[in-house]
Formats: sequence, structure tokens, C-alpha cells
Amino acid sequence: MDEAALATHGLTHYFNAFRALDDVSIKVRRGSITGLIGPNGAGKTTLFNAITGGLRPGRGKVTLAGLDVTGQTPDRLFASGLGRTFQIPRPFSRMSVLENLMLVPLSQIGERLGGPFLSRHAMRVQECTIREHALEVLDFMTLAPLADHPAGKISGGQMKLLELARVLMGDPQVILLDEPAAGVNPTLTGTLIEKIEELNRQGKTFLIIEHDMDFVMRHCDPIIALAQGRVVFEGTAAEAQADPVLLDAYLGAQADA
Ligand SMILES: Nc1ncnc2c1ncn2[C@@H]1O[C@H](COP(=O)(O)OP(=O)(O)OP(=O)(O)O)[C@@H](O)[C@H]1O
Repeated sequence: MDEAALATHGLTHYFNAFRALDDVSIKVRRGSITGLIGPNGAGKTTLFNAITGGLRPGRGKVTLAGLDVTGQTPDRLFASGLGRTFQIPRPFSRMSVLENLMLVPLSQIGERLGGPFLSRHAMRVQECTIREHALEVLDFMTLAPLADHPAGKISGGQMKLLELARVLMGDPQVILLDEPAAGVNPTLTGTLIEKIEELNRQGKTFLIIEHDMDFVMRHCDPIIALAQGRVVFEGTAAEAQADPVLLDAYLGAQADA
């Protein structure tokens, strides 16, 4: 059986004449917490967009558990078990934290539960089920006390937890996180890491873009580095710290910043 929960095969993408992705082939091992690093502009978010359907790659293929999913819409991919969060959280700010979670399955899981032909009674039962599930997810993410708060009024760190909670509503097997620790205080980062590791123990696979090297070195294995749209390194944290190409391409660039 293919070990890769997710893989890209020769992904190449141009923005006009600029090559943002250059023949990117990566394998995200089932059950891993894989880190994706690289200097600003390396192509990390473009790679996430090409994987999760926000961008149709010019060339190459994306496979999810061995199945070709290249160019599928984000909604379809989410329904197939691939979830992602964004660098800048995008909650519906006037809705409550709980409502933000309940919206996810109405457009996703709800369709699987019976589509538009449900009776009123069945719809009420479905809404209760979704509400219970949302409350469980909020509890797991330590957000239950904020359930009735407007999502726009919670802290940046809590929004990152909410993003992951929204993704968990779909129970995806593979989760992509775009800079989960950016702008998050150390306490909430600790909570986030604890939850990622717990979900990983339950079998979920993660691919995480992160600039916080401490986070990456401690919690990600393997680590993949991109520079100028190309994969320049893949290995363990210890190998990353000793790799001259990586030091030059990334850690050096960071030191210059
Ligand atoms: N829609 C677009 N149109 C044109 N150029 C783009 C577009 N999106 C990204 N780029 C360019 O592609 C390159 C890769 O950008 P990308 O956002 O993927 O990098 P990144 O590694 O995620 O950077 P960061 O760490 O700063 O988020 C950058 O030079 C960026 O300016």
C-alpha cells in the first residue's frame, strides 16, 4: 500500500513568467507531522493552494491516498478528507464561535447526510447532531467557554484554534496548517501543539508550514524545505540543522533578515 497520505508529482506553476513552483515532488507519510519550511516567497503557500484546490497547477499531479485529485475544488477535497487552515484566519466575524463551526457541515457533511430532500424533522435532527458535534470539537480545542462569543472578537491565537476546530468538523485524515504559530502567544501555541500531537496520535496526518524553527525542529518529522519554488532538502530535524544547503537557503536568509 502507498505509504503517502498525500503526494505531489512534478508540480510546476508560473505566475506570468515567474516560476513559483518548479517540479515539486513531495510525499507526506501517513501518520507524520511533516514540516514545510523556506524563506519568504519560496512557494510554500502556492504549493498549499495547488494541493488544496485554490489554484490549478500548470503542470504535475496531486494524489490523496494514491488517488489523483489534481484540480478538484476545495469543497470536494474537504469532503474527501483533506482539510486546511489559512495563514490569516477568516472566520465569519459577526457569527458566534459555535455558529462558525456549525456552518461547516451544513455545506459539507449535510449534503452527505441526505442533501436537499430531508424532511423538516430530519433537518432538525441533523442540526442537533451537528450542534452536538460542534460542541464536542469546541470542547476538545478548549474553546467551549467562547462558544457564544462573536468570532471577530476573540484573540488572534484563539482564531487559529477556531480555524483548526472548523477543519475538524469534517474529520479529515490529512490536515494542512499554514503558519499555525504565527502571532500566537506561547500559552495558546502550547495548546495548539498539544492538540496537533493528540490528533496525530489518533492517526491524522499533518503538513505544516511554519517559520518558527523551534516549533518545526521539535515537532515536525520529516522536514521539507523549499527555496525558489524547488525542494532543496528533506530529512530529520538533526539533518536539517547540519545541512549546508538548508543553512544557506533558509537559516542564512533568516539570519540576514
Ligand atoms: N497570485 C499571484 N500572482 C503573482 N505572483 C504570485 C501570486 N501568488 C504568489 N506569487 C508569488 O509567488 C512567489 C511564492 O509565493 P508564496 O506566497 O507561495 O511564498 P511563501 O513561501 O508562502 O512565502 P511566505 O513565507 O512569505 O508566506 C512569491 O514571489 C509571490 O510573490
